[in-house]
Amino acid sequence: MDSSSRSAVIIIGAGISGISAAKVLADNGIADLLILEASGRIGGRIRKESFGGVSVELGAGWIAGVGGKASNPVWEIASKFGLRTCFSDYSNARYNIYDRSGKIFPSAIAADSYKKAVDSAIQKLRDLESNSVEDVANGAELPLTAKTPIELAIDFILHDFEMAGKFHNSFLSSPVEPISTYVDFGEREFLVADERGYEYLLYKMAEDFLLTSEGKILDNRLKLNKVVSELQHSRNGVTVKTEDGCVYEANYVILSASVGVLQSDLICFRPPLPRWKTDAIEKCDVMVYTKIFLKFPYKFWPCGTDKEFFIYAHERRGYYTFWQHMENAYPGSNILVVTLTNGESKRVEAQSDEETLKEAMGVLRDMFGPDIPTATDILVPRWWNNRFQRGSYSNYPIISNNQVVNDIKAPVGRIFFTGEHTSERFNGYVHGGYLAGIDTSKALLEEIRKDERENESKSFLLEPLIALSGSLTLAQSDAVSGLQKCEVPTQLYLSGKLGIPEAIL
Ligand SMILES: Cc1cc2nc3c(=O)[nH]c(=O)nc-3n(C[C@H](O)[C@H](O)[C@H](O)COP(=O)(O)OP(=O)(O)OC[C@H]3O[C@@H](n4cnc5c(N)ncnc54)[C@H](O)[C@@H]3O)c2cc1C
Repeated sequence: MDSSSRSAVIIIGAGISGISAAKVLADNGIADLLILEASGRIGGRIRKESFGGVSVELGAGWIAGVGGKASNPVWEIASKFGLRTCFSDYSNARYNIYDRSGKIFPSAIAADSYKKAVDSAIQKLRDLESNSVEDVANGAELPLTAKTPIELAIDFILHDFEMAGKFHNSFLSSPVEPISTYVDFGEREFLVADERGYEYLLYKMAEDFLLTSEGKILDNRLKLNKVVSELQHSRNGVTVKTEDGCVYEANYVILSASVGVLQSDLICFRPPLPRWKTDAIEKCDVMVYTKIFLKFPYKFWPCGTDKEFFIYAHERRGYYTFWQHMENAYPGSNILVVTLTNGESKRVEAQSDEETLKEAMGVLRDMFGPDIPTATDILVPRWWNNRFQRGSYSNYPIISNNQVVNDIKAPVGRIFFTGEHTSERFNGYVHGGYLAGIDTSKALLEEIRKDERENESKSFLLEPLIALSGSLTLAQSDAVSGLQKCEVPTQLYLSGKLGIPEAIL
C-alpha cells in the first residue's frame, strides 16, 4: 500500500481541465499537488492515434469558435505552439448530398429540405418552450417532422451536429439557437492536423509546472494508471483510494471525471453525495459522438476543399450520414471519416469492426458504385464503453435553467468539481474544459485563503490560552486542550501548521 504523505490538493484526471486546474494552482504557489489519472496517458478525450500513416484525432478534432471579437484561449495556445490546423468549410456540404443510387441532390431540393429542417427545428424549440420543464425532463418526445431521406439527413445534422452535437456550426449557419462558443469566439472552426496531435497542447501546458524531458513527463506528482475508486471526505480532508489498493490523503480534491463517469458507479463517495448533487448529475445528458476512420488503397471520391464534407441520405436517420475526406488535412492519406452519434454510436460500439466495415462499405458503394476498393483498415473508437469516459461530452437539456450546471459544479465539502460539463457557457468543448479548470482552481484558492485566514484568527484567539496553559493545573490544561481539539481541524494539528506546543496536544 502506498501511504503517501498528505497533499494540499489531489487532482483526479489529467484531461484538459485537470491540467489547466493544476497549472493555476502551481502558478499560485501550490506545488504540493498530486494528479491521479486512470489511464496510461494524459489528454482524456483529447487523443491521437496513428492510423494509415498519419495521426488522427479519436476525440476532439476541432478548435471551434475562432475569428470572433474575443479570442478563444485554446486557439491562442495552439497558435503559440504552432499547432498545424486546417480551416473547415462546411458551407458546401449541402451541395454534396448523395441519395442511395449515388446521385447528388440538385441544390434547389437541398435548399428546400434545409429550409424545412430549420423551420421544424424552430417549431420544436417553440414547442419545448411552451411545454413545462417537467414534461421535457420526463422525456416528452416531440413529433419528428422530417420524412424523406434528405430531410432526415439534414435534420440529423442540424440536431446532432449543431444543437446537441454543438460542432460544425457553419454547415447550415443555423439560426435556430445561438451557441455561446460562436457568439463569443467566432464561427470559424479549424481541424487539428498535426502529427504531434491536439494533445501536444497539454504537454506544453504541463511543461510549465511539471518536470519533463524530451516530451515525456517525469514528475512523480503525476501518477498514471491510478483509477480512483473511493473518495472518503470529512471536514478535515479527503482520503482517496485507488483500485490498486493505494491510499492518498489531501486537504482538498479536484475531480475532473466526465459527467458520464459521475453517473456510473466507478467512484464511490463516503459519505454519499447529497441529493441535490446526484439529481443534477442525472439531469445532464451524455452525448456519444464517434468518428470512424477508413483507410483505402486509393481515392475514389471527389476531392477539393469544396468536396471535403459530404452527406449520405438514407431512410434511417443518422445511418452513416456525415462524411469527410482527409485530403485537405493530409494529402495522399486516402482516409475517409464517417461520424455517427448516440444510438448509432452505441450500436456500432457493440458490434465487431468487421461488421461496421461491411456496413460502411455498403454505404460507400451506394454513393460511389460497386467497383470501389474495400478499405484496408478501420478504426472505431469506443467512447461509450470506455469506463473512464462513458460518452463523448455533456449536453444540457435545451430547456434547463442554470441551476443544473451550477449544482454540477458546486463543491461538496472539500471535493471540488471541474471538467467541460461544469462550464456554463462552453460545456462540451475543449475550451470549456480548459476554462472550467481555471475557474475551479480559482474557487479553490479562494477557499484555501479563507481557511488560512480563519485558522490564523483561531490561533490568534487561542494564543493567550496557550501561554496560560504553562501555569495551569493538570485539570485546567486538559480543558484548554479539549477546547482546541474541538475547534481546530485535525490536519492542522498533524501538519503542525499552528505551531501548538506538543505538550498540550
Ligand atoms: C469523439 C469526440 C469528439 C469531440 N470533438 C470536439 C471538437 O471537435 N472540439 C472540441 O472543442 N471538443 C470536442 N470534444 C469534447 C472535448 O474533447 C472535451 O470537452 C474535453 O476534452 C473534456 O476535457 P475534460 O478535462 O473535461 O475531461 P476528460 O478529457 O475526460 O478528462 C478527465 C480525465 O479523468 C480521467 N478519469 C476518469 N475517471 C477517473 C478515475 N476514477 N480515476 C482517475 N482518473 C479518472 C479520465 O481518464 C480522463 O483522462 C469531443 C469529444 C469527443 C469524445
